[in-house]
Amino acid sequence: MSTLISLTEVSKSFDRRDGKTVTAVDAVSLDVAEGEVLAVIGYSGAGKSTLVRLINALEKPTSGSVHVAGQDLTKLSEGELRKARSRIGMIFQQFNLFRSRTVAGNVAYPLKVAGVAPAERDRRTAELLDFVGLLDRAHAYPEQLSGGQKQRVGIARALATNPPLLLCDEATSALDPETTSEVLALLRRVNTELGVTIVVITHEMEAVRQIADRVAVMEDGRVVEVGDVYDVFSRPRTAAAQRFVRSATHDRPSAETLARLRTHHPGRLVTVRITDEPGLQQRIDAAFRETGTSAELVYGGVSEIRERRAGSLTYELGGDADAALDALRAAGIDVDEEA
Ligand SMILES: Nc1ncnc2c1ncn2[C@@H]1O[C@H](COP(=O)(O)OP(=O)(O)OP(=O)(O)O)[C@@H](O)[C@H]1O
Repeated sequence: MSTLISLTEVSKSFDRRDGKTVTAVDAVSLDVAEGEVLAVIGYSGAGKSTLVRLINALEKPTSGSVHVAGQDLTKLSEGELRKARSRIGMIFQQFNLFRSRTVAGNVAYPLKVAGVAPAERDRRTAELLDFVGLLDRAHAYPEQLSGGQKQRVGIARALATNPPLLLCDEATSALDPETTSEVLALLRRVNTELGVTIVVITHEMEAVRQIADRVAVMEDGRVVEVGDVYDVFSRPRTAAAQRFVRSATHDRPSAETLARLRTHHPGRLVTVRITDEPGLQQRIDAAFRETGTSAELVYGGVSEIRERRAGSLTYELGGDADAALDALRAAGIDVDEEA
């Protein structure tokens, strides 16, 4: 697969009014392959929006280079940049629809700007509205639509000129969970049926779980972890990734959870990582049985990530806990003792 976006050692600093300099994006190198869905996750202020604005050339990097579809955006003239930007679709948390235009008018707008003739504009608008399931609302105004419908119009508008890339900045953050799932399912179709590469900026791990192939975790302007969604969810390496994973799947218990568990479970606690290796449960059970250990399940859970299982189970051990830990490790089980 070829690379659609390539960020090389990209930094972006802002001079604030108080004279201090903020490094919003700090030496980020990241590639996005054609046809993939990449989620960029991080807490508020991590630099996600700035990263997106660098990709669509709304910001110029302080240093480093940004290539999109083979073009070095830092080397383009203003005219060329405008053209490059028109090849990138964008949707937003607040939808940013034109309130005075109908649904069809919103979708047709970028076609009008691109000089598409009226008949072709109408045909394409109808095709897009059909794709997002809103053909029957073509003549409604944005204020007559629900949040999920507004975002579907936003998606149709963003795709009007057939861009190979769609950037989504917190596109589902203003929606309830059910509507979020519907919009994410639509974005998945945009990827699989239309072949559009998607970069999703979000602080919601659930969104990542539902849509992304790969995830990049940002903290203080840096990408601290990047990998396949399943790998990051089943084995987060950095503290930042662990905090996010915990919000969507079961990871090792947090310090607060442990303190609570301790009040009822004074024995030694161990956490076993659950992956989709076949026969995992049998090996865990055998290790406990062979060492005569009693193992009480006190915390944990298993989730489905991209049709594979991931999670963790915490047991309170009775009997020879050291022998049980040795037997688990000898059986190739990833296990940690909780302090
Ligand atoms: N134009 C600007 N001028 C000054 N500082 C800025 C500017 N844009 C962003 N920053 C600062 O850069 C840092 C990263 O901001 P950014 O908006 O990229 O983060 P974010 O992860 O998208 O957060 P949020 O989810 O809150 O938007 C923040 O400290 C922010 O205050």
